[in-house]
Amino acid sequence: MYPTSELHISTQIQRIAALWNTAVTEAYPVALWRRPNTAEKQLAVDLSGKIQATKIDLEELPSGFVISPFQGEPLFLKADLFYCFDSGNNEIEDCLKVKPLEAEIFENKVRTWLQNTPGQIPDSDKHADFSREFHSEGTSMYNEITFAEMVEHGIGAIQEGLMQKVVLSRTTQVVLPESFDVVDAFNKLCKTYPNAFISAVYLPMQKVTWLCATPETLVSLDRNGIFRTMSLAGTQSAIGENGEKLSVSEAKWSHKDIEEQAFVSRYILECFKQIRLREYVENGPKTVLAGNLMHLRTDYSVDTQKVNFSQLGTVMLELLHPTSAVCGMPKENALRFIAENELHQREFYSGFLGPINIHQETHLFVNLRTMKIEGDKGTFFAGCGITEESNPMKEWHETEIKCQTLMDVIL
Ligand SMILES: C=C(O[C@H]1C=CC=C(C(=O)O)[C@@H]1O)C(=O)O
Repeated sequence: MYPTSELHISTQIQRIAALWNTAVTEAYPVALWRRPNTAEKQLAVDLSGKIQATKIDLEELPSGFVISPFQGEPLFLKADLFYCFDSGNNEIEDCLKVKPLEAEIFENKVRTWLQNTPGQIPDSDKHADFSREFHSEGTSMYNEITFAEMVEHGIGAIQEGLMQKVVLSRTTQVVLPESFDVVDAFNKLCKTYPNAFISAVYLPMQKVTWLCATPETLVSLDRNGIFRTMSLAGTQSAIGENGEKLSVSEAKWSHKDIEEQAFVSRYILECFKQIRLREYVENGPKTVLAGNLMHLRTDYSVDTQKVNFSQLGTVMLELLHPTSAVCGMPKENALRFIAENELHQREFYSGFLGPINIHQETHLFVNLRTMKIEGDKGTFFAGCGITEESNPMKEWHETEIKCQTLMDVIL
């Protein structure tokens, strides 16, 4: 038996699970997310059953959620139904339902789902001891050797002058435990990583879910018209040799890390230059914590009202993606190198995703620390920035700890 307050939380969590699972069962696209350093969980359902390929025009699009592949057209999930939950997982009542009649029909299905589902236990108590077991079971088309060879090839291309930086990635696959549950995993990630963007998106056409806990904002535009982006790169573990949590002041950045992040900053400044934007605020680089890792980050902001540029978000999104935090410099050569050398398709990894025009705000993030769920298969994606000074085995290790950001919490 659980104390009353835990039962209450459990019931509220079940409400989110009921909404999510009803949408999935009915083959509706659904997105569930929680923004960095906020408590509110939000959920949107597209009742058309289809998720449209759309050019992103932030001025034109209705409320919804976008998920874009690394290469190719973004998909837009229209928020026909939209739900919000506060820090105690209580539903906030005044949320928009674009289609009230259909909402009622959907609610009936949610009630049926709840009636047919046996009571759940609070999420934190579930599958407590899976983590170690599943690390060793990861399978991949890459191993240390093949990944290190790809990195060496990248370093060679940099030395020949083809590029200055390229971001190379890999996948690793696990068989998920039978008890694996997306909403439960989402809730655990929310608890563990308060300063990350956590999301789960179900795409019924492909029957896949993408789950992420990303530290990187691509474009955000708040209701006061403040545009924000960031340059994030350089990685080190936030766990010390004896397993202790390190503080940001203990970070020691190498010349390679500093240069790697500077490439991303330079790329963002080039984008501002292309549109002749000079009135931006730059803050950093500083060390930031991202779960089990630390990165170097520089923040950029622009007051779009002051510079009289209301389309800045749309224009910058077009220019920024893919930044050199996930692609490289120069962009075209890095893109070609990635296409010719990576053994997997990146799909939505290193693309972008997030809410658009919800409560008059847009918050798009780079899809990192991410996992694709397809049936009982979970595929983790992770990459690392390669420069002339890269050490192939260190880069392999970096992708390992990036995959653990999700694995350690949800498996
Ligand atoms: C490409 C990834 O991370 C990027 C963001 C932060 C640090 C990075 C790095 O140190 O290589 C990457 O540029 C990833 O997590 O898969």
